[in-house]
This record gives sequence, structure tokens and C-alpha cells, in this order.
Amino acid sequence: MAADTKVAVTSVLKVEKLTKHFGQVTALNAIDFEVAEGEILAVVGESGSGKSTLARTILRLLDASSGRILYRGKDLLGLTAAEMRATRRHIQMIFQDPYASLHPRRTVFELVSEPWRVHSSVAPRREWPQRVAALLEQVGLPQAYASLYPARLSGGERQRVAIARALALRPDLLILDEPVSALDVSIQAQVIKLLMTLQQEIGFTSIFISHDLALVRLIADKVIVMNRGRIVEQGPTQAIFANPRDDYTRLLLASSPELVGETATKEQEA
Ligand SMILES: Nc1ncnc2c1ncn2[C@@H]1O[C@H](COP(=O)(O)OP(=O)(O)OP(=O)(O)O)[C@@H](O)[C@H]1O
Repeated sequence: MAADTKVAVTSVLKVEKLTKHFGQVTALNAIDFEVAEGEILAVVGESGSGKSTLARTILRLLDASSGRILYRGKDLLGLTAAEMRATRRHIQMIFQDPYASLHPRRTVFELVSEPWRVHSSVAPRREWPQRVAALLEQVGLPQAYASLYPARLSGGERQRVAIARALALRPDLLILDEPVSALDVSIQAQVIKLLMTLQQEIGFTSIFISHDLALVRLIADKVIVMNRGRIVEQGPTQAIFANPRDDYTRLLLASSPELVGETATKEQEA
């Protein structure tokens, strides 16, 4: 995307001076960024840099200390609980661990249809079987899985259920917090491929938190680099990887084994 066309692009999310303290720890320090329609924005940074806190604060799973979170121009921090519940329908999150994020006593059918229980205007009950079937197909799972409990599923299959559930409300913005890092390396590529296909088909905007820089380089349009609660660098993916300006970014790139030397491949990890 050329820089001069950027002003015409609608911003789905605009975060301004977002700050979050945990006691003495400043987990987010005046974070500013913007995600445009249809973009994949990657958030990278080492463990403890504030990536998960950023995701959870945007969704108001954590209270922000200060700042603004403008979703399509409306500040989420100014919404009442009821308004936030209604808005949350449009912003869905996929978590790292599909073992922890799916209730063990719910069948796949119950898990995927649960968002419609909360947001009842989206899908009338008589449509649930047909809609669950369509979602399972979309994420590449057999129809017969609808009656199974998560314990019967592999990690990759569970993450597909979590994706189907997130898509049930046709989200506008999807926040993915390390969505494949808990999965076997051999399964990771399949789930990423599914996410990319869905993104093209459905056209949601995403914030993709990852410490896998090789993956980020492959899929992201823009990158934010975080260090100790601050954004130390942000820009188009190509520019960040080709010409990292910040010392910390250079260090991060250099410490990523897959990226040392252009010929390195993922197979070396296996
Ligand atoms: N609930 C909490 N209470 C107190 N401190 C917290 C809490 N959650 C996070 N922190 C602190 O906030 C900082 C940012 O943590 P966060 O989990 O957001 O980092 P991260 O980049 O997502 O790390 P990781 O990649 O390991 O998930 C860390 O210093 C962490 O110890």
C-alpha cells in the first residue's frame, strides 16, 4: 500500500496513548497505533514486553490506566458495560492455548453456537445446526465432530473449533494471541494457512501477536515492535525487516534463528 493512499483508508482500530500499570510495573506505556481495514498488524517483542496485556486491554478484559481505544471512531473505554457487550461481538479473540480456552464439558456444537446464546439477534436457534455445520466445514472439520467433547480432539483440531467459535459472530476485528505457538510445529502451518484463507474469504482485520518473526514476515502488512511496554518501532513489514531502525529491533531480528541468513528455513528447527 502506497503511503500517499493511506489517508483514504478507514481505520478499524486506533489506539492512543494507551497505558496500563500493574502496581509499579508499566506493562503498556503510551501505546499509539492504528490498524486499517483488512490489514494484518503483527505485534512482536520478547516475553514480558506487554503483547498479551495490549490484547486484553483492547478487549477490556483488563482495565486500562489511561488512553483511548477507538474502534471505528468510538472510544471503547467510554462505553457502558452493556454497550461494550454489544461491541464485543465485532471484536473476537483467539488465545494461545486451545486446551485452556474451550470448556471441557461442552460439545463442539455447544462451543461453536455459544456466542449466539449471548448475542441472540445474530442467529435464531432453528438455524444453529445449519450454521454450525457451515462453520465446521469452513475450518476444515468433519460434521460428526459437532457431538464430540474437546478431550477427543487434537490441539490443531481444538484451535479450529476456537476459530469457528470466533467466526460465529462474523467479527470485524480478530485479535490472535500466539494462535499457533502451543501447537506441534507440523500443525502450525496448516492452522496459519486456514487463518489466511479465512481472512481472504471473510475480509476481517487482524492483530496478530507472535514471537515467530519468520511467520510475521510472511503474513503481516505492518509490524509493531514492543519492548518493556513501549512501541520502539512500527511500520510496514518489509521496511522493518529490511531496515530495522531501532537497536532493540535489530537485536530481536538477530536473535531469531530462522532469520539469520536468507537461506535459513523452518526445517532447521525440526
Ligand atoms: N495480571 C498481572 N499482574 C501483574 N503484572 C502483570 C500481569 N500481567 C502481566 N503483568 C506484567 O506486565 C508485563 C507485560 O506482560 P505480558 O504478559 O503482557 O507480556 P507478553 O509480551 O505478552 O509476554 P509473553 O510473550 O510471555 O506472553 C510483564 O512485566 C508482566 O510481568
